[in-house]
Amino acid sequence: MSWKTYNQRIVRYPEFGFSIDLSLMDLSDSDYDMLSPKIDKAFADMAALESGAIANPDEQRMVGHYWLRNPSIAPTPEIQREITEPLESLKAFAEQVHTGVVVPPGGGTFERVLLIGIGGSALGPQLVSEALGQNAKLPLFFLDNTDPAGIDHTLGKLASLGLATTLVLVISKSGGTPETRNGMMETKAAYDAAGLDFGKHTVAITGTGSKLDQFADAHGFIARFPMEDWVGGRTSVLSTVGLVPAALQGIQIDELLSGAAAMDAETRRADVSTNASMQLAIAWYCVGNGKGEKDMVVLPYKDSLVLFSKYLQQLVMESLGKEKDLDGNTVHQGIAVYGNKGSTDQHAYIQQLRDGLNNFFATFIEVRQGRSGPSIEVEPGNTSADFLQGFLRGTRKALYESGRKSITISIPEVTPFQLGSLIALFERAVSFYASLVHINAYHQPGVEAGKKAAGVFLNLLNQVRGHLTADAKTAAEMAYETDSDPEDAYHCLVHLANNGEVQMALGDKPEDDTFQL
Ligand SMILES: O=P(O)(O)OC[C@H]1O[C@](O)(CO)[C@@H](O)[C@@H]1O
Repeated sequence: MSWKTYNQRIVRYPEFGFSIDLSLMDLSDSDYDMLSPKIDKAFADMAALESGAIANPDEQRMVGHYWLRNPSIAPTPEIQREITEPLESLKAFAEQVHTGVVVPPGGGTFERVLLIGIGGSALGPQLVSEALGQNAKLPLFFLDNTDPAGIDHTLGKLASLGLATTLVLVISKSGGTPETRNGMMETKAAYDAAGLDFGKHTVAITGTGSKLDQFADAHGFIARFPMEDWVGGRTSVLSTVGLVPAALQGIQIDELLSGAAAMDAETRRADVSTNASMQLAIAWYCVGNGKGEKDMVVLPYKDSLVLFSKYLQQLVMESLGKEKDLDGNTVHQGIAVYGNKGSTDQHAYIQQLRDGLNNFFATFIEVRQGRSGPSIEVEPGNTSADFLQGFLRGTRKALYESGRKSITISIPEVTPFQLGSLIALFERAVSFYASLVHINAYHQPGVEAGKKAAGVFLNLLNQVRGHLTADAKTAAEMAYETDSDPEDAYHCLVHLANNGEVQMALGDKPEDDTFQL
């Protein structure tokens, strides 16, 4: 660690109190020289993307999340309107809910919000809510899975608080994601059972004409907000997806947008030395040899940012985890992301980071202000904030002393503006890195494989159901009858047994187990 390197490798944006310290990444001038042609191309690619190029060639789509916070740079007046009009109407809608103009049909006012979505249609709102929703006008609840027990738990909580005064937001860009559809159908069933009109409690955020859009129309939803195809799920937090729930919570959404716009402005400049997002992308490239050889451990030292690592996990891994490069070569790119929060994680896995496998680099997020009010001394002379800072600085140093690299990002406090700026910082770093390693960051072909396989399982499950009899059968017999693989048939049978649809008798091995009605 050296004072000179620290001064060399820090990028600061004093106007909003941001800094990023890359001094512990051990980057050399020759790293920057070596990458210079790729860096120039990455700046050019970003400029093209922002001016409306088809930056997602597989899906033949523009990539427009940077326009959301600065509609004036959107490539056409029509796209500008696709940003500004929903923004105005979602603000008006939130205001109407807060002031009792939009109310539940049974009387009273909406007191809370249930958000149903998954992936980018939940993670951004969850991050924003955890970071900024402490004093929300309407608290937010989530269904982000098809786990029946989880659904029951959340709907049970809402039933005791009052389904009649709960506003439901169903969010799905495609409008066809099964987990979200299931959460919506389970929620609708709960409203039906309570004698409540589901549609009159519900808002959809989805692509125009999608299955969800049609369902919302048919069931008379209170409102529908569009999601455009030039916004990807994992970069949708500053679109209607993140802004509707944020506005309903009473979070200052203009500040979120301004923070992102401010970071965009700083990191739009094609000057490596002052571009924090490009510096991040270069650091990721160098530490992982351009192949993602090191995992990214994200450690915000602030409870309210605990979901930032989870949010970044989707942003980085769904964007960068790709089999092919843009020329069709097999590259198996990606950067693994995990983390939780400091100093809590020091008592969990930091032992391994310090002494075990050196297969990662850390990204510390420092929030300079501990709390806004006065602090007590928890021991003579020191406050809790002193300890938090001490643990951050100490861990960073201890890791570096054992050859572990790290980046430290500092913000003054967790405000809508600062959160917006952090989101933009990483979104742009992902775009730059994707260009450096020559991949499409904006599609997700791998996710489709799992979805298809799940569909195959569900088909077989229904076939197996149709072949259940009072006579005991083994998995091999069921496989023969359904023309399927015995292991696949076995897992269907075990699932049905565990959910009370068939009786299972255990044998010595799975092949000896029998199943009967
Ligand atoms: O908003 P949708 O279309 O329901 O998709 C949810 C998530 O599913 C994915 O398409 C694949 O996991 C993500 O990219 C997306 O954020």
